[in-house]
Amino acid sequence: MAFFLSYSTPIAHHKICTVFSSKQGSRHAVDQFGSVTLKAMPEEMALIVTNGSSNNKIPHVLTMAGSDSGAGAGIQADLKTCAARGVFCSTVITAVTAQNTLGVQDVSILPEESVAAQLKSVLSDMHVDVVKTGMLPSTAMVKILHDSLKQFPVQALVVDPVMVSTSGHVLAGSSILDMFRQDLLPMADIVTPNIKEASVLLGGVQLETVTDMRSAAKSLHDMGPRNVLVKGGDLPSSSDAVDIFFDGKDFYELRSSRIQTRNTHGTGCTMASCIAAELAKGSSMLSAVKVAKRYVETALEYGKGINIGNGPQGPLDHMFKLKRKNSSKLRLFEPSDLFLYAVTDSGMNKKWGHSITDAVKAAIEGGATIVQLREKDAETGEFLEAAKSCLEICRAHNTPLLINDRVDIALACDADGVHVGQSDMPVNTVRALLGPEKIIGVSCKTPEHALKAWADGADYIGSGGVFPTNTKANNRTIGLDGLKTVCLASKLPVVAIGGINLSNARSVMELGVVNLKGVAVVSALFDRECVAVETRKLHNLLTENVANVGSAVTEDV
Ligand SMILES: Nc1ncnc2c1ncn2[C@@H]1O[C@H](COP(=O)(O)OP(=O)(O)O)[C@@H](O)[C@H]1O
Ligand SMILES: Cc1ncc(COP(=O)(O)O)c(N)n1
Ligand SMILES: [Mg+2]
Repeated sequence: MAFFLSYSTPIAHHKICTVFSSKQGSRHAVDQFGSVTLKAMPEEMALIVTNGSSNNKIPHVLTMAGSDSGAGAGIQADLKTCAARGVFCSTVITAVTAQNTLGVQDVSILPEESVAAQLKSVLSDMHVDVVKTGMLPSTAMVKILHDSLKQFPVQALVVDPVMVSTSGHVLAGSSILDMFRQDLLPMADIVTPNIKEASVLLGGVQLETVTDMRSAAKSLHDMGPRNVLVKGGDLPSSSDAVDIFFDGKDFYELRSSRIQTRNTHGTGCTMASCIAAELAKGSSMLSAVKVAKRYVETALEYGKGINIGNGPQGPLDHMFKLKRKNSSKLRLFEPSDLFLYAVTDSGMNKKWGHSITDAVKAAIEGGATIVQLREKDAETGEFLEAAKSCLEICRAHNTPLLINDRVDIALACDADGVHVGQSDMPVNTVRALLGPEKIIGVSCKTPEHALKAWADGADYIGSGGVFPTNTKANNRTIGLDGLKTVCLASKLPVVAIGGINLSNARSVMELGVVNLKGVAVVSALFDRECVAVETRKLHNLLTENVANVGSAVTEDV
């Protein structure tokens, strides 16, 4: 699989304003010295370069779609999604639909000249990064889009081939099918059909299983788009929400638990505009799709309680971040949390006569930025009580508290997340149990572990043992080289672990790899008489070496 990224490229130092691709797959960049061709540059890197150097320019998505009066799908969903993702969104309206939670009552298609004029106004003036299409109700509109993009090329085109609303109303007639196949799909960087749309585009093949979805993704890819996402929200046989992503080489099965809600109107539009928004910010295609899936899942989760209309289908909650602000409890993950990661040990606390709460309090006082309770021998009841007390301390200091291994304890006390090892509960199961917003970390020794952790929905990885340690029996030491290899392969932020102390922490941070965000420590903090003093010393040492701590491109939902 060829999706490892390297961020060190000489051209990254240029002030590159635009990176776009030609049909032949070569990439062009326009920087302050003029235009250069980046033939050897992989897609992911080109997109990251755009992100890393776009100065004060706000990422910009243009959506060309239909208006939904019920505001769950179409233009309204796109505007809300982009706003929620921090991306500017301009709009080209192709049709005005009268819709509510009962279905579609009316469709007025806008005159072609109006659509052409809207496209020209925005594309000629406003520096669009990514175009996303939804409802394209006439062949003329596909042609207008085709011609406009020739005149004003953009970085990527996301095509959501909207044909039938979830309520069953036809939003693009069969006359448009050939135009979709011949003109629209070959232009697309990604096409995102749902099951019904994939079936129609392929001439009516039955899609009933995940295996069918894979074959459909492959056949659609043969029609010319660079990437295909077949969405399985409506897959009848699956209790999970499964999507298939195909990039022409590898298949990825993106799975999440199915949220039980009536409010699913607009999931497809939301997914496509979130992909477009992430691409505009500089994400690679696969990362954009993964972030979008988690965003839709979270918007569905928050939207469960929305009670609008009398029909079978209501809208999701696109702006859930506004609610989060009012929720004092939820502590979302930030990669910088990994800077000084304190992992408790009951044996050490006993040895020094520290209660677990005193030890946690002292570590936070000394500058620990995240705490993990690792109580391998504790009784469940005792562990839960300790976790509740530690959580109070951590919440008071806005420091996340994770539980090692015990998903049940984390659920019972509403901790901020869980850290699991390779032989603990699988990450995708933990994610299904904890929901989209809790923090999940995984111990990884190899690049394969790291990529799996990312694919399964973890937020960070812990990698080690970097140095020999007594804290964990039979733990293979991977050394600084092993750590570096994992960091370079990881798409998630990394915390180094294993035998790290005041005398060797500098050598870890000096690796200078972007994904390495900090060190996790047990003995050097807790096998000491004064935990606060030792933590402070290590914190100071890390702060002095902070220039070496990378700022990785990570997923944020
Ligand atoms: N009930 C659900 N729970 C979780 N994810 C869902 C649910 N329904 C749809 N999704 C997800 O929403 C996205 C949009 O898919 P889908 O609903 O199939 O598209 P469309 O809205 O175009 O019909 C996909 O990632 C799908 O897996
Ligand atoms: C204007 C417009 N565009 C797209 C959809 C698809 O909606 P869904 O995501 O529910 O399939 C819709 N119902 N209305
Ligand atoms: Mg749907």
